[in-house]
Amino acid sequence: MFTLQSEFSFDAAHNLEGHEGKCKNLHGHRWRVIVQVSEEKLKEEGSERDMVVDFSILKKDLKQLSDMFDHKVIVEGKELKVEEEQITLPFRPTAERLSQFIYKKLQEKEYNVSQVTVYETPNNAVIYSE
Ligand SMILES: Nc1nc2c(c(=O)[nH]1)N=C([C@H](O)[C@H](O)COP(=O)(O)OP(=O)(O)OP(=O)(O)O)CN2
Ligand SMILES: [Zn+2]
Repeated sequence: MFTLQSEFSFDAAHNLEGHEGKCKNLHGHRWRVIVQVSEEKLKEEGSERDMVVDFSILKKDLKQLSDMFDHKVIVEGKELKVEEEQITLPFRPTAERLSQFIYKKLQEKEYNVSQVTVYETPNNAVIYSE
């Protein structure tokens, strides 16, 4: 099995509605995302011969995901009454849900994703796999 790993980071704000601690307040993080893609066999021909996937192709797809979030306010299902750009998601924006969301987005692009790790703070991360 070959497992390829790539990572990206973005800056975004969020809050956790209903959280009993300080995370109910709007606050920001530099989110760090580590993606792993696995294949039993390498590509046999063409530009990607002997690769799982060309890092440069994966990097472009990860940049698209990063741009969805970068410098946005991540919001659970509502419109904010402020001018900041927001990304509205149908779930509470926890590290758990964001790792799952990124996993599914990469699956939609036909990557054989093995796991996605999301660091919400330098010391705290969630690993999502299926
Ligand atoms: N399982 C989860 N727990 C928490 C999440 C989460 O996504 N999944 N998120 C939060 C908050 O959003 C918060 O930003 C993180 O809180 P905390 O660990 O307290 O982070 P700090 O950097 O503020 O920690 P310090 O110890 O004060 O440096 C909470 N929990
Ligand atoms: Zn947070």
